[in-house]
Amino acid sequence: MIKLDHLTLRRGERDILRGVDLQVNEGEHWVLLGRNGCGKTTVLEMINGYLFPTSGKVTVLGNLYGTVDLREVRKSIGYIGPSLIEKFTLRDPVWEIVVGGANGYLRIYQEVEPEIRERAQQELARVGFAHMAEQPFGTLSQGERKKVLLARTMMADPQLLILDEPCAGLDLYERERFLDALAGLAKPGMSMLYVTHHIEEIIPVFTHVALMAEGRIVAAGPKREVLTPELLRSAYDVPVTVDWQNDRPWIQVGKE
Ligand SMILES: Nc1ncnc2c1ncn2[C@@H]1O[C@H](COP(=O)(O)OP(=O)(O)OP(=O)(O)O)[C@@H](O)[C@H]1O
Repeated sequence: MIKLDHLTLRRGERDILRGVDLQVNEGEHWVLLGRNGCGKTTVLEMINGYLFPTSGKVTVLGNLYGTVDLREVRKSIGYIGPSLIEKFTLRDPVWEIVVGGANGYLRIYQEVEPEIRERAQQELARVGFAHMAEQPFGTLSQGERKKVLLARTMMADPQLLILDEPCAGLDLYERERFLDALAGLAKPGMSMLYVTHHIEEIIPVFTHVALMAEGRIVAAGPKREVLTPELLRSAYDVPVTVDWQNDRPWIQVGKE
């Protein structure tokens, strides 16, 4: 699904990425963790093809970047990033926001085919929002808006779903509802790559974790092999214990 070969990125005097290697195979869902500024968003931008490495190779869904039309590759990538919500018109009804996901449009100006409208309704139902189709987007809570964006992203039937801190700013209830919705969208042939600062967001659907520090991936593999007190301490420089409950990790700080 994704293969990153020794990516580096140099900006001025600074090495932002210092040789990032990562391989995401079909059937795997990954979480990317690491301290502020370690390079997570930079890696996502390279996978989206918005940023090019100084050296190294990016291959996504079998396409080696630099040799392919990135607009075509992007049709198979769903992306939910921190500034996406701001791009929509708050008075537009929820169903229009979802319909736009079929072609990546931010607003709908023409007649919508009944099949597309029906599909949008189904995607809204999958996140539990069938009843909200007519409501203006701006009247929804932050968590509800994010679930609408999930439904929108699924309209394009992405093979790769990339989420950059989607639960930032959500309260406990909204976060759990969002994560439930996300778990319900996972399907064979689709992989997710999820960036977060909160280890408890690593719900059972996620299979693998990559830990970044200072522009490098310092550990990557099945989640239970990576989410160890030793590796987390080395990446975050904070002593922690990890408690697994129902296949979900919970962190306590300050205990060796
Ligand atoms: N155009 C640029 N010029 C110089 N430095 C940059 C540029 N873009 C990003 N950086 C730096 O690269 C580093 C990595 O940024 P990035 O946004 O990838 O980190 P991150 O791990 O996603 O951080 P956070 O968790 O805080 O979102 C940061 O220190 C940032 O200041």
